[in-house]
Amino acid sequence: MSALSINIQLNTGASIPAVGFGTVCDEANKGIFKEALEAALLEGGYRHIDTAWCYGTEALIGEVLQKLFDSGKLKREDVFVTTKVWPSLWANPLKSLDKSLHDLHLDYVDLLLQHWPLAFDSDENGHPKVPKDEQGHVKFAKGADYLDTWKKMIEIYKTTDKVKAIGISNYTVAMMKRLLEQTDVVPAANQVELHPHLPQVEFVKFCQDHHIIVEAFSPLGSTGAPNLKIPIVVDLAKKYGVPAVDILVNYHVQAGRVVLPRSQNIKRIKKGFSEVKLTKNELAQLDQYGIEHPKRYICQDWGKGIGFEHWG
Ligand SMILES: NC(=O)C1=CN([C@@H]2O[C@H](COP(=O)(O)OP(=O)(O)OC[C@H]3O[C@@H](n4cnc5c(N)ncnc54)[C@H](O)[C@@H]3O)[C@@H](O)[C@H]2O)C=CC1
Ligand SMILES: O=C1O[C@H](CO)[C@@H](O)[C@@H]1O
Repeated sequence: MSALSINIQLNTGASIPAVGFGTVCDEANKGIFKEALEAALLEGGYRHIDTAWCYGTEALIGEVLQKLFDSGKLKREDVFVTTKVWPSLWANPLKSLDKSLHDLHLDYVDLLLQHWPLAFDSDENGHPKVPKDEQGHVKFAKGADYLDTWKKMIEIYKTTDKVKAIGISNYTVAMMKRLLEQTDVVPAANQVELHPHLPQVEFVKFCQDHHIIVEAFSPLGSTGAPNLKIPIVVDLAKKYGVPAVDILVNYHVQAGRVVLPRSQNIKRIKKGFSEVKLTKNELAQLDQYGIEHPKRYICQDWGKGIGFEHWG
């Protein structure tokens, strides 16, 4: 069986495919992005796209979706689409969402995430994406609270048909506690960096206890896929006779989490990922590896010194 056909239930009752297509794309690969996405949807078996206003790929995704909808090869309800509100548009998530919907050629998304629990001091159109002062330090919006964005997202969720679910990304446990105390919608998901170098065991347990689905970004360790070389991953791949990437994917889906690998390599995309029934003991060994060898790959400078106690 393919890991791409596994689904998980969100706290809204909706179903989310456990493997999503990551859509960060280097400028150098933008030329093949549409072909890669089309292959993912038509031949790779992907039914979930993870994107964001800030990735600069939404217009390309929109072109592919429109083409596949028009040709009858794909129906809107067959694909789960997530987008995100970047901190430069923290004050106006509706504007961010409307721009994303326009570019994606959609009238709703399945999941809207607050990309970071941060507010940047940018203009009303969200530019620059990461404002900096003369010393190169990120400029934060004075007096802003990241929960202001979440509250506005709740309003969108309750009063429009533009989002089926709302969630968060890069929130710590402390930030989630604050959100749960002060607002009345439990996020459907929290998307964070998670892999056998960064298992975040207590974070995962908190989300599970509160019915918040954990979505794992950078599962391969981001650019260059360094996690494919983790010794226990290599050993398990040999044991099950599968590529190491299948172990990194199944580390999440077998534990009830969503995983978001990125590739623009059409051969790899078409291959998909096999389902590997890792045992509880093997999942625990993969966690233990990260407890002993912690490593975070996405260390943006805006996280330092502002409460990201989970950052290495
Ligand atoms: N919410 C957030 O703040 C973030 C969300 N994300 C989401 O997660 C997705 C995935 O994370 P990424 O950091 O993009 O990286 P990733 O961990 O998926 O790794 C991508 C790298 O692995 C390589 N790769 C893919 N399959 C391979 C294979 N079978 N063999 C060898 N190399 C392979 C790719 O060429 C690329 O260099 C993003 O595209 C995005 O959708 C990523 C970062 C932050
Ligand atoms: O989602 C995201 O992707 C970029 C690059 O990895 C990162 O800044 C952001 O959180």
